Amino acid sequence: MTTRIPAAEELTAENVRITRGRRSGQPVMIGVHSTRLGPALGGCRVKRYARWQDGLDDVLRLSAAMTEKAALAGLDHGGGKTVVALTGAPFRRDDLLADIADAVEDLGGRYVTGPDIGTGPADMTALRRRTRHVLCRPEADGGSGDSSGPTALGVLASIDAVRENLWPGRDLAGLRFTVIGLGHVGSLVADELTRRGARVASTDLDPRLRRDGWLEPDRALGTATDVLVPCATGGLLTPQTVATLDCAAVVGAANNQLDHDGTADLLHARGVLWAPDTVVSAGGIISAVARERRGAGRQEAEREVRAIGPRLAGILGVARAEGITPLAAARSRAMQRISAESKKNSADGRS
Ligand SMILES: NC(=O)c1ccc[n+]([C@@H]2O[C@H](COP(=O)([O-])OP(=O)(O)OC[C@H]3O[C@@H](n4cnc5c(N)ncnc54)[C@H](O)[C@@H]3O)[C@@H](O)[C@H]2O)c1
Repeated sequence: MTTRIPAAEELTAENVRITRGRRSGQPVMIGVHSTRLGPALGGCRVKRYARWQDGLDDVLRLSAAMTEKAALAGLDHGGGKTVVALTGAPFRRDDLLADIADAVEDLGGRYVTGPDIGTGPADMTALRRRTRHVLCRPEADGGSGDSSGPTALGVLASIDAVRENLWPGRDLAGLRFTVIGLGHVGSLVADELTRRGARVASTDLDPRLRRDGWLEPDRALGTATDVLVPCATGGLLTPQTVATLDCAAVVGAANNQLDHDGTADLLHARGVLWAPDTVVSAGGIISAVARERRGAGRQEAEREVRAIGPRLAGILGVARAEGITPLAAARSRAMQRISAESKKNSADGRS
């Protein structure tokens, strides 16, 4: 089945800035994909690429995905991303962080950053010395702290929605799960699934994370299971890997799981229910926005994260009723919200 999916590229970036850090000499790229619902949110990635243009591709792709994620999560925010495509030249970390902070501050609040691959809580504290447009303050300072707990909570709420969709009325006991990636999020999800009586197998590239139910990384995808839970890196689902899957559903935290939108059609054709990662993995950002931008308490933030479950159930319901893929249903919902709010804002004279 081929469904018409509005392409992510239709939501073109509003602004992309590339500056060479005046202290570090490193290229700092910030993409503000959309501010139609509010300031753009998106983490700061620092890594080496084969070519700096590959870093720019990441800025465009990941900032567009953040627009979708924020819109679907009901946040009054758009999507953005910072990527520093490290050159081989030496630099001081403090200098790089000052350069990133200046680039974020220059955008005057249109973009709010946070941690991503290659940056962590200590880096966010350093950025905060020069700009206030940074999420994920430590809990000790009244912030939302480490995002992996709320992200795992959102994945578990999503798993419940998928369980109810595929096996109504059943609990998790006896269902088989394969968790791929036992890092911050995956280990929490695997522990909770085990606690709730599920049969959990897992894998990681890091053999030190070996635990009961261990699968070797190259065997995990093709091993028979009920639900595959990707919590490692993106790009796991390709035409080649989809052909080897032996599961009823895929629900996980990993960002950008599909190599390409068309892979959602292949999953659908194979009868595998794929829960869009833009919906499933939003717990961290929902919690950070609730606590740090709106001053909500922990319980209120957790309630908002748990709402990912009913939201995903709604999207899966629309997909089933309309005979379209969950990706198509999620993307049209995001675009509808963005265009409805934009119209409202222009009618109110706000943009
Ligand atoms: N941490 C969050 O709050 C958050 C929020 C939204 C999305 N995500 C996404 O969820 C995923 C997991 O995040 P995390 O914070 O747990 O990351 P992490 O770095 O703590 O853990 C990832 C784990 O995956 C393993 N891994 C990498 N490639 C693998 C492979 N091919 N096969 C098996 N294992 C592999 C790594 O060894 C590591 O242990 C990432 O894709 C991340 O972008 C995380």
